[in-house]
Amino acid sequence: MLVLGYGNQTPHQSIQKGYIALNAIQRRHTRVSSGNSLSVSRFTPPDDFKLTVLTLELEFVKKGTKSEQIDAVALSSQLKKRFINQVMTAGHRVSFEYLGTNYIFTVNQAVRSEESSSVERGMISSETYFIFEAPSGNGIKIVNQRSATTSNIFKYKEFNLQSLGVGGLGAEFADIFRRAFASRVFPAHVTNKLGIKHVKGMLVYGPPGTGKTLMACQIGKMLNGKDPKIVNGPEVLSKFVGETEKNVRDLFADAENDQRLPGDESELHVTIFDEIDAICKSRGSTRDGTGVHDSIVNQLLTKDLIDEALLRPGRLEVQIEISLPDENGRIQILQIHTNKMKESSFLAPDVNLQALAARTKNYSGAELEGVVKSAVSFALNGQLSLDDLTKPVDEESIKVTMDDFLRALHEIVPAFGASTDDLERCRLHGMVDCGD
Ligand SMILES: Nc1ncnc2c1ncn2[C@@H]1O[C@H](COP(=O)(O)OP(=O)(O)OP(=O)(O)O)[C@@H](O)[C@H]1O
Repeated sequence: MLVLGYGNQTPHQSIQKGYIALNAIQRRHTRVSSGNSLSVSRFTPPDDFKLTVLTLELEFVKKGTKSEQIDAVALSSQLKKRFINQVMTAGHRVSFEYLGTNYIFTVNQAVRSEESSSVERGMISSETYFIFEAPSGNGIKIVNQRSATTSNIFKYKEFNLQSLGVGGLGAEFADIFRRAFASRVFPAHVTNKLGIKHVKGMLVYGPPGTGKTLMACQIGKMLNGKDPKIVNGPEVLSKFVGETEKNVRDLFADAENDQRLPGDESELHVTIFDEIDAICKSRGSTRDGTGVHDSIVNQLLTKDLIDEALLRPGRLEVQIEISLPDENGRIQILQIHTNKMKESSFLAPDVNLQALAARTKNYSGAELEGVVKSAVSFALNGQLSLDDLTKPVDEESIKVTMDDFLRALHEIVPAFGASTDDLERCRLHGMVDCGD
């Protein structure tokens, strides 16, 4: 039997020579019982045996109603001190004490480097990054996880899309984050060991007015680094031969200079191309000149319009589709665009955003914004007298009502598909049962 770095290596006075003491968790993990005979050999760690990332799931030893908040930074440093040079394997369970409470951690992931063997096993070193997980409902809340692992890619710890004015795109953002930014959360020495190359280009596509540009700009603003460059595709187009390519190359010149001088330490450069289909339909337009630290977020209706060569790894390798918002998304978008009038009491209490969301199937974010604007125009118009436009307006009495919104729904209709309203009209007498 091979015992991999279990427990404390100093012999305890009550353990006789030739005996090994294992606690209950260790016995369970090694599948031995008290009194079993074991043969033990010394384990010499091979080169490159240090763990890069160790993901641990935490639980209380005594399960109950207790709840604790655990600071990931503080726990990482304590576990590092306590278990430095210890070998951890996926599935390994270890008990430990932290601030007077007994916990067990289970190793969910033990990552060395990309080249290492498929066995998830390695030694904790001073450079190992700990990621803590706690299943919901087990009473353990992990805080400060980001500080324990990040290289401060985002300006703020919390990232709430809705408070940035983007509604209904939480799932898409989670996808974008996982595929383009998660690797950047770790410091360069960790990603180098994992053999990861950061994603440099991303294509965001989908129907018009769904918030592609809005989300790209908001993400760009939240990232630490240079201010994002926002470029409109047609703006860089030139009728002169070679001039469009030069315009695109010029956009990346700063990023390339940075990559040449500070290298991996250079700041993140973000370039957002709006309406990129204008310049990428033909081969070769942006083929070269993309610096390592560039992120390109582009958007267009369908990715079929784009030159296939640009969708290969290293170019616009991540492609995210943004579709029309679902009902929950529509509620969020309507909330965003009515927030100000609600705060200043211009929104009548009878306005039911949930009901409006249910009636606006197939509306894009931009169209929902249009509905709000149209409702406001009905409300304001009600206050004006066309006979005398100089008559003072009573600010207090301005109220945007549900009726204004319902009128707006007739004025703003979705470009794609039909709204629920139209469908309702088609089934005036309800569903007709036509049998199986
Ligand atoms: N998901 C959303 N949440 C909040 N507002 C939205 C959303 N989608 C669109 N809007 C509103 O519509 C405006 C236009 O949307 P935006 O330009 O981001 O859409 P797009 O998908 O980039 O469209 P296009 O493909 O036509 O360029 C935004 O500035 C915003 O006011």
